Amino acid sequence: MSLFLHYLSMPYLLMGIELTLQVTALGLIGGLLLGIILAGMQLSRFWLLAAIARGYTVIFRGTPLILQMVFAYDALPHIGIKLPAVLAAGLALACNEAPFIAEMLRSGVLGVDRGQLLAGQALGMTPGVLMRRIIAPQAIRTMIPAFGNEAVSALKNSSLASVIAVQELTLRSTQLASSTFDFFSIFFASGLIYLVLTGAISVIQLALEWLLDLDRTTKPRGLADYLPWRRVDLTPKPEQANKAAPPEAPELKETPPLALSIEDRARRAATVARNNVAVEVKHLRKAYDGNKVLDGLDITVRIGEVVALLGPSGSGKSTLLRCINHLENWDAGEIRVGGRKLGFDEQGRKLSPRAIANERANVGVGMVFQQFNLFGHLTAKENVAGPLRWVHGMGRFEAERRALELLERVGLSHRADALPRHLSGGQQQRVAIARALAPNPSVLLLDEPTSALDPELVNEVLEVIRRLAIDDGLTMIISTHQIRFADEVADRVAFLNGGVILEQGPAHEVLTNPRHPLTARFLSVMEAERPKDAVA
Ligand SMILES: Nc1ncnc2c1ncn2[C@@H]1O[C@H](COP(=O)(O)OP(=O)(O)OP(=O)(O)O)[C@@H](O)[C@H]1O
Repeated sequence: MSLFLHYLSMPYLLMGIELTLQVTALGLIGGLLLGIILAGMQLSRFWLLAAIARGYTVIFRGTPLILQMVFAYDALPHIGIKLPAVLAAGLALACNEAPFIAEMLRSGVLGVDRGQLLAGQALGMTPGVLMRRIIAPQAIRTMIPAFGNEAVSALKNSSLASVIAVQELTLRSTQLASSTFDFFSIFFASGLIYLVLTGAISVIQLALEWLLDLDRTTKPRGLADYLPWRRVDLTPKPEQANKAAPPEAPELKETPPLALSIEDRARRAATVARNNVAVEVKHLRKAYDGNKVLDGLDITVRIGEVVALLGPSGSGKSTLLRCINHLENWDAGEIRVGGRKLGFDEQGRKLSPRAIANERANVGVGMVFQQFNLFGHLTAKENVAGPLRWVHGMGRFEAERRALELLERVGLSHRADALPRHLSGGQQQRVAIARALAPNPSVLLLDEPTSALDPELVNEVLEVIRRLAIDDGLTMIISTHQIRFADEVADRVAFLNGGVILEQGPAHEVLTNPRHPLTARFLSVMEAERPKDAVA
């Protein structure tokens, strides 16, 4: 025992720790930098870059680290690169770690919900802002456990540096044992030192996980709660949550139904007819792998007009909305929003993704998605305020004030600090509407805003949209299957089938007296499927 303690505190062994840590740090930092480059190449649109990265991965993942260390130390001098042993070992470890770290980064990036990226693009975020504000924060959280594992494995792999005579812990232990023949005490002491080092990495990993845990309550907890075998559920318990939450505010003020009378409708129609054109779509064609989805579609929407797009599943409603916001490319035809060709310059050349993002923000086309697509790592308030700061350059205070104002308008100011996953579907969709309204869009596109909701949550969302249409006079294009809602709110209904508009006209007229047989058939099927007690 006394010998063991003697070796444990022996300066000769302790100095070996320093070299072990140096090689590990070089390997991890170099591996991270190289891994970022490799992951970027693998995710690149240029196949040559992706192929080079793949080739690198095959070589460095498929050969033993010990050979790579010998190569870095003994072969590089033949091409004039003579590295000190520690640097050669660090370089080899970095090159070996890079493909593993690149895979972690790639899966972290690809793991971020694609819907959130679409929402970010629709809000006018450039690829850089999307990466910094939406992708990286979520990817990093999911990568921490894997990175912890990688750090432990790099620390253990650093012992292979002994093969090129780096005087790290393992080599010093071996040398000491060969001269004293006290193998047991020396290797036991050296094993314990390795355990302490890997334990320190695990503690750092847990601390980072704790710091970045979105569900962490602000109340400090005992350290024991964060030990691996004692991980506790950090989400507030129902009784805590009830205590913490302010009293449930009435979500939407009770108001009389907002449906318009026949006279109101006629007045609205006359006003809208005098307004300028907000959105103009001419002869739009779009196919996916030869499958025609939009087949020469034309539609014009005036400022203040609400158009409901109806049609069977697959008729092209969502595709049309995505094209209007240039989230989707099209094959032929023209789209103008506020007179501007979104996504093209004066000469008709396609703009870069960054320039398209800036144009989207300037032209002001808001979009609400079927699946809400809220940013999962941000609270309701941050979901609304964040894009105002990052895209429109608004100050933090001003952006938060605007976010609270909009959340109040959709009846959710009391849930401003809740994460999306702690909100019901209807509440999430109302936050998504507030987020889309925040930059004062000139046009709001809503892609089946209630399809993903349970029937009892549909009305709270429809009520918000109804107010935007009737009270605020917002220009809206809504793809929906809610026939009664379309009748109450839309000025015009357009019925799509096979990528063209088969019939369009004043909402009430088309819905009560359709002229095209397919429209009539669609409406009667929808009517038959509607639950008897449904409001819309
Ligand atoms: N990214 C895609 N790749 C290939 N095909 C696609 C893609 N997006 C849509 N489609 C196809 O295009 C057609 C139109 O889809 P779209 O989502 O626009 O229809 P929709 O009228 O909105 O339908 P729904 O009411 O079910 O949402 C469908 O046949 C669909 O399978």
